[in-house]
Amino acid sequence: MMNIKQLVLASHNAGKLKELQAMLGDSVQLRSIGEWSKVEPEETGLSFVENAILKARNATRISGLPALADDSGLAVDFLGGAPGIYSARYADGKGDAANNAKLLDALKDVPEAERGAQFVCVLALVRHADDPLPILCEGLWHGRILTAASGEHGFGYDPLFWVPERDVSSAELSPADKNQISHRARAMDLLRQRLGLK
Ligand SMILES: O=c1nc[nH]c2c1ncn2[C@H]1C[C@H](O)[C@@H](COP(=O)(O)OP(=O)(O)OP(=O)(O)O)O1
Ligand SMILES: [Mg+2]
Repeated sequence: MMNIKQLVLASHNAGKLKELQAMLGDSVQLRSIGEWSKVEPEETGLSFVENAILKARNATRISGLPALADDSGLAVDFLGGAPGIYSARYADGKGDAANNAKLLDALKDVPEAERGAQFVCVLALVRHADDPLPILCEGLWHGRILTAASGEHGFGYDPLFWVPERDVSSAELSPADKNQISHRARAMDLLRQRLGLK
């Protein structure tokens, strides 16, 4: 089993860093790739897995540390799984507020029963840039897209994602609560098992 004390997180998203560090606890220190470089690699893959591996390889190459990447997004049933791997770029890089506005518009007049969606998270861990056997863990979180934003916590699409098991939006969950049940929590649970951390 790998004994990992420090990992570089191949992400420029502060929300992910906070959530993943909280899930890992004190045993593993996560350092953002932003400490080494502000340049984000182009996410040219066609799947969450490909993009996660691509980001992890880039980060380990730059930092010399083993790297963890998170590629995640929102797959909306009515939109055939879009925005999916393009979730961060849905409104052409204009940010979370523009992404959320575009999604609400795309689902205008769509009835509640047809507003199902899943958050997807793929975590990839590579030990060095040419690692031939990345560790891959996936988590899904089923919910529904609300008709208006609600809640202040979290990031990204959280204000639009209704969580059936709690009857609130994911931005209305406390950070600790979200970290128990989210797509990212499920993927991290599997990763901790794989690393022998639990
Ligand atoms: O728990 C979440 N709650 C709300 N929204 C979320 C969540 N998890 C992913 N998302 C959204 C944000 C972004 O629109 C896309 C991820 O895109 P993704 O490329 O993986 O991340 P990113 O560009 O923000 O940072 P980076 O690539 O540097 O890790 O899905
Ligand atoms: Mg990204």
